[in-house]
Amino acid sequence: MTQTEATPQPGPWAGAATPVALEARGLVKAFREFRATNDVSLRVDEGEIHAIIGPNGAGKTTLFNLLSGFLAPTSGEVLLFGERIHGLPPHAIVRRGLSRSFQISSVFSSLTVRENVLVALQSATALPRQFWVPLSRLDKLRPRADEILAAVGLGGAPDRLAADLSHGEKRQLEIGISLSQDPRVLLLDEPTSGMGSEGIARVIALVRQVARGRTVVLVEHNMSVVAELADRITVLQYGQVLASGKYDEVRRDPRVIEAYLGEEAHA
Ligand SMILES: Nc1ncnc2c1ncn2[C@@H]1O[C@H](COP(=O)(O)OP(=O)(O)OP(=O)(O)O)[C@@H](O)[C@H]1O
Repeated sequence: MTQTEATPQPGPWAGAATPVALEARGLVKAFREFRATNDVSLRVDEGEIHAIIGPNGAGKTTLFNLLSGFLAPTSGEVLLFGERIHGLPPHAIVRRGLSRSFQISSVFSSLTVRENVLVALQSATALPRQFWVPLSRLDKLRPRADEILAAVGLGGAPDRLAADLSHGEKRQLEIGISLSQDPRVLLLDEPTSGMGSEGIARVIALVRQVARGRTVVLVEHNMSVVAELADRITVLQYGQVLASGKYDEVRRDPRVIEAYLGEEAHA
């Protein structure tokens, strides 16, 4: 059966008061004998900020790749607002409203800050064969690009070369690039990685701002960032969900304390 056939069965969370934005059901991703995710189920409600945490190698990146179409699951399902999206290519998933920023930079260094957003806006609206158009023809998208740059705190730097941005500014630009798709669901892969406390505070404020009116899922190692931002968290370990719920509930879960949070949870 193809994924377009038959309406997905209601999940165990059907009837919940808040609509479910993103749902994973029994996701398995096997690399030969090894299961990087092993029966992962996850529910992200519309409008929530949901953090995925777990030790190195727990399967967080693999899960993000499955949710965003960069990997096809060995088995299991991914639903975006109730529609199956697993098996679709990433660009088709973007068009359905889920966009992702990467841990590794997706910024074009040789373009200016504004040009980076213009290219992203163009690719969000054009047919694939129209992707490579002269930058001069993107002028009509400029007001929207400048709005996005203002939203991510780069309104004062549209003409700077992306190569000259600081690490933190590049992360801001990446979030801006993801916003150019105007996603209903935004996946952020370690948005604070490699940042000092000032950069982290800026990203926390930025994530809060971009989360208004949309759903955000982030992979994050920094537990104080998770505590500040996340409505709910899912803890992965060895490719499986160890716990899921509100931050305060999960941090008190003895299995989580033992597996991951350690002494921090006793603080
Ligand atoms: N393409 C692949 N082929 C084989 N094994 C893989 C592949 N991708 C990931 N793995 C393995 O799957 C497991 C989960 O990896 P993954 O990168 O998803 O973990 P993670 O939680 O994101 O880790 P980190 O916090 O270090 O980024 C790891 O043991 C990894 O080595």
